[in-house]
Amino acid sequence: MATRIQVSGLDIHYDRFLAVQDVSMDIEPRQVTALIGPSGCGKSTLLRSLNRMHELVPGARVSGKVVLDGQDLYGPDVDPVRVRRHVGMVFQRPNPFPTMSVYDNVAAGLRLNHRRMPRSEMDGRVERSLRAANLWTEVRDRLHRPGSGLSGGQQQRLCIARAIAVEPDVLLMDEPCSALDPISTQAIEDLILDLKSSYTIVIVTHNMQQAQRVSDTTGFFNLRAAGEPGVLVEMADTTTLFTRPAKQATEDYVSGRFG
Ligand SMILES: Nc1ncnc2c1ncn2[C@@H]1O[C@H](COP(=O)(O)OP(=O)(O)OP(=O)(O)O)[C@@H](O)[C@H]1O
Repeated sequence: MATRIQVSGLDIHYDRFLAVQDVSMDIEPRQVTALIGPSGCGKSTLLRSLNRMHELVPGARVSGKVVLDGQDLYGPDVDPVRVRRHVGMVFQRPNPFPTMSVYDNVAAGLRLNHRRMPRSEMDGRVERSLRAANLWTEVRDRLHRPGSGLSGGQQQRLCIARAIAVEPDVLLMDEPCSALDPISTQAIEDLILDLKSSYTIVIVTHNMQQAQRVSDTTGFFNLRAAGEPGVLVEMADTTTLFTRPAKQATEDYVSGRFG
């Protein structure tokens, strides 16, 4: 089930360094939301705060609120491991577990969450996830060979299959195509458009054409000034943000005048 995310007054620190300041934004279900902006403005940091992944960095901390369908992710009784089951993540470089087979890569999260799942059900879930990731026909005859033997684009779709196997509500993607060739990029973009009917998708991308191809809404982030924190400058539906932005800084960035 796709979920609405409401971010309010979010500050993110790495030790004393304030990386992201006072971000408030609503992320709608069954839509793709793109986060764009120059290097270092905090897009990945913000993305990782949406499933508490940034907590894996010592000294990283958040204040403010991230609410998923009414539940504050940073509430006192919230288990970050459970959060990460509901909010899956796909990274810049495809990172299948290198020694595991294609099948086991997809089954890994399921095994953690459902220790006693019967084999036939596991087979069904693995197949469904691979089909949903548009990978099944390419790997059905090599399910028990290492995932690391697939091409880069196939590995990235395998990582997406692994992320969706545990049936998350939200998929976070951090520059998922930046290590891929144009054909594999297109396959991932097509997949994102297929998946958005079932998930809330947030994608960080440096590629402004990609943001325009895949996203419904775009948020433009920028540094408040050199050496200062990243802030959300403007968020709007993607067509508006790219053609009639409200802020001059957005206009300058999307027209290629800086960044
Ligand atoms: N693990 C970390 N420890 C300390 N500072 C960090 C860490 N990760 C990121 N930062 C700092 O936080 C700021 C935001 O970084 P972040 O990677 O979120 O930006 P970004 O917009 O995603 O950049 P890029 O587009 O280059 O990936 C930067 O100043 C960066 O140096």
